[in-house]
Amino acid sequence: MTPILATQNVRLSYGEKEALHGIDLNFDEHSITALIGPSGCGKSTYLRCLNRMNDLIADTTVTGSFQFHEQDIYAPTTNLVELRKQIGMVFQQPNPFPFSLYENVTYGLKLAGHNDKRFLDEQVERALRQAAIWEEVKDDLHKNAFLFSGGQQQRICIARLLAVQPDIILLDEPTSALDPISSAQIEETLLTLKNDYTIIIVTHNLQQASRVADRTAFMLNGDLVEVDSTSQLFTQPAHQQTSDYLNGKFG
Ligand SMILES: Nc1ncnc2c1ncn2[C@@H]1O[C@H](COP(=O)(O)OP(=O)(O)OP(=O)(O)O)[C@@H](O)[C@H]1O
Repeated sequence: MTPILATQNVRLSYGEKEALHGIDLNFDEHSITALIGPSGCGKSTYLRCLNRMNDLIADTTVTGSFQFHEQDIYAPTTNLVELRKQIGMVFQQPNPFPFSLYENVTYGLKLAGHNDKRFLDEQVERALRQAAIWEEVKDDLHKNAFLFSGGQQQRICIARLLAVQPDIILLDEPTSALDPISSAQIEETLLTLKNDYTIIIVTHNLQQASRVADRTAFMLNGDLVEVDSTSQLFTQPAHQQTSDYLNGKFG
C-alpha cells in the first residue's frame, strides 16, 4: 500500500539545538499510529512538522522529505491554510473558539465560502455525529462552546476539524487534560474515525496506545528507535531501550 504520508530523514533544530535527528516514518491511510516516548524525546515536535505548525515558532529549521499524497508539504507553493485543513490538529487543552458550538463547527466551512444554512446544518450534524457527540449536544447547538465539559469541548474541537473533511488528524495528547470517562469516549471516537481518516496520536499513556493504535512508534532523544504493529512492539520489541521504556525503567 502506498502511504498517505511519507517522511524521510526529518531533522528539526530550535536555534542551534537539533531536536529531531533524522526520522523516517510512513503512515498508511485509515490507520491509527501512536507516537510514544519519554518527555522531551521530540514527539510533539515531529507531529507539528507534519502540518507545518513549527513554522509558527521562531528560529526553527526543518529539513527532510515530507510527501503527502503527491504533494511536498514544505514546497514554497504550499498553501498553509489548505494544508492545515487537510492535516488538522487537536491539542492537549481543548481550544474551542469563544462562540457557540454551531459557530465553532461551521467556522472553517464559512471561511471556505459556504453560507447555505441547510448545507451548514447538515455538515454540523455529520461532524458532530462522527465526533460521537451529536446526541449529547443536539439541543444546545447555540450554546457557547466554553459552557460544555472539557471532554465535550475536546469532541467539539474534533468535530470542528471533521467539518472541513481533513485526510489526516494529528492529536497531541488529546486526553491528558480529561477525566477517565471523557478519555474513554475520545478513544472510542478515534476507533470509529479511523474508518474514514488517518490518525496520528502523541500519547504518554501506554495503555491508550495499546488500545487504539494499529502501529506504534517509539522515540528517544530525537531519534526513532522503532516502529511496528502495536501488538508486536508491546510484546516483542526489537530494541532493549523500547523494552526498558515499556517496563517503566525510565520515562
Ligand atoms: N519552542 C521550542 N523552543 C526550543 N526548544 C524546544 C521547543 N519546543 C520543544 N523544544 C525542545 O525540543 C525537544 C523535544 O521537545 P518536544 O516537546 O517535541 O518533546 P515531547 O516528546 O513531545 O515531550 P512531552 O512528552 O514532554 O510533550 C526538547 O528538548 C524540548 O526542550
